[in-house]
Amino acid sequence: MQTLVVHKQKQTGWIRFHRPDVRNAVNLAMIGELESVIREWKNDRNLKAIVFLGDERAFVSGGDVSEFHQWTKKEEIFPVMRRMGALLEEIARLELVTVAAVEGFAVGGGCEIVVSCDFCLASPKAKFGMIQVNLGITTGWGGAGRLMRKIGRTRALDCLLTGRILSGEEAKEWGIVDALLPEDGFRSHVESYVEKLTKAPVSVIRAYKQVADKIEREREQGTYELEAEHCAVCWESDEHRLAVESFLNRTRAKKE
Ligand SMILES: CC[C@H](C(=O)O)C(=O)SCCNC(=O)CCNC(=O)[C@H](O)C(C)(C)COP(=O)(O)OP(=O)(O)OC[C@H]1O[C@@H](n2cnc3c(N)ncnc32)[C@H](O)[C@@H]1OP(=O)(O)O
Repeated sequence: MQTLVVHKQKQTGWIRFHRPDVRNAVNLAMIGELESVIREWKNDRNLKAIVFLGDERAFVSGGDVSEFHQWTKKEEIFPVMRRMGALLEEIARLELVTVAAVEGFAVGGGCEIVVSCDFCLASPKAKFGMIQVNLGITTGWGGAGRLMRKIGRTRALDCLLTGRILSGEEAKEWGIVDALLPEDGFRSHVESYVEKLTKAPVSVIRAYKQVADKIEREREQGTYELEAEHCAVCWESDEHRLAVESFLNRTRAKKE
C-alpha cells in the first residue's frame, strides 16, 4: 500500500494514515486503499477493534487540497465526497470497536474521520478543527451530523461555523476527545486503553455495536449524502476558489 500502513496485532487492526509529506491528506488513492482494508477486515470474525492513527505531526489534514481542488464543478466533486462519506458511514457502522488515536492535527476531513469512530484518544498536543468553513465549504463526509450527535448541537455549530482549532485538552472538555493520554509513549498508552475496551468477547462487542447502530438508524439517517450535496454546491463559490488559490500560492511561495 502507498498511503496506509496496516497490520493486525492480536485481535486489533491498526491503520496508519501514511502521507507524511502532506500531513496525511486524503487523496483518491488513500480512499481506495481504505475501502479495501475496511471491506476485508469487516468480515474478520476474530477482530475486536480497529485503531486509526497518523503521526506526531498530523492524524489527517483533511482532503488533499491539491488533488481535490483541481475540480471546480459540483458534478465533479459530489461523487468524491459521497464516496468518502459512504466509507465513513461503513466505518461508523462496523460491528467492532473503532478508535481514532490523535497526536497531531485532525482538521477538516481529518476531524470528520475522528467523529466517525466510537472513541477518540488524544495526546494533549493534538489539534482538532472543522476548518472546512475557512475554504468556504461545509463538511462533505458526514462529520457535521456525527459531531452534533457526539458533542451536542450548539457546540457542534460553534465548531462548524467558526472553524476553531481546539487543543487536545479543549477537545476533551468539548466532548470530541474521550481520553487524553500522555504524549510520551502515546502508542503504548493507546494499546493499553484499547485492551481494556476489548476484554469483552467478540459476540458482546458486536451485539452492543448493533444496539448503538439501531438507535442511530431509528433516530436519524446518516447525513453524509446531504453534506456531500451541500459541500459540492459550495465548491463552486468564489470564497472556495479564492481560499484554495491562497493555500496553493502559499505552498508554491514556500518552494521558491
Ligand atoms: C470534506 C473534506 C474537505 C475537503 O476535502 O475539501 C476538507 O478536508 S477541507 C480542509 C482541507 N484541509 C486544509 O485546508 C488543511 C491544510 N493544511 C494546513 O492547514 C496545515 O498543513 C496543517 C495545520 C494541517 C499542518 O500545518 P504544518 O505547519 O504542520 O504543515 P504545513 O502547512 O507546512 O504542511 C506541510 C506540507 O503538507 C501540505 N499539506 C498540508 N495539508 C494538506 C492538505 N490538506 N492537502 C494538500 N497538501 C497539504 C502543505 O502544503 C505542505 O506541503 P509542502 O510542499 O511541504 O509545502
